[in-house]
Amino acid sequence: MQQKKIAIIMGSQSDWPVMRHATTVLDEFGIGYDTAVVSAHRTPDRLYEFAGKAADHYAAIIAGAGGAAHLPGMTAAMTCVPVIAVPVPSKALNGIDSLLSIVQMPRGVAVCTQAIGEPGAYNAGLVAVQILATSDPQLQSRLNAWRAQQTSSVPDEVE
Ligand SMILES: Nc1c(C(=O)O)ncn1[C@@H]1O[C@H](COP(=O)(O)O)[C@@H](O)[C@H]1O
Repeated sequence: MQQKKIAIIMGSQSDWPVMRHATTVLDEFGIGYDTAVVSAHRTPDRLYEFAGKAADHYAAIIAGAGGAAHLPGMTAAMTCVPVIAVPVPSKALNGIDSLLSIVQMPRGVAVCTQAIGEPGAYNAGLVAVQILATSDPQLQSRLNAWRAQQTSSVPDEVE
């Protein structure tokens, strides 16, 4: 069976400079992904269509949005594919609004929320690889090697 891909969706094209960091680890591990602008607010029909078919194509959905960031939660409400959320920094409140509007989900609808901005987008890609690795022993051993390399690259002395 062909491995499912990862979806990277975002509320606006303006989120891409942050959200592109989600592709770093995916590219490193050769994981396929699709990107799309999908907004719960501006394109609700597009979200409805995307979420309805998501389980056929994707192992995880990385969803980034800023401000009143309802996209990740609404996506999670409409599909059982795991949603990894990235709070995109906003102009007015630096992404605190994005974070708070994503993270406080009601019990029963889960979103896996990452840190605000680039580090969160990067880690969202990493979580997606970890999800795929649970059912792919080869990917899991590559991931373990990657983590060992990261560990060994941390100096134990301050220069
Ligand atoms: N939070 C949402 C949603 C949503 O949650 O559906 N749709 C767009 N947006 C956000 O609005 C911000 C400003 O968008 P524009 O730059 O297009 O005005 C973006 O960060 C986007 O994620």
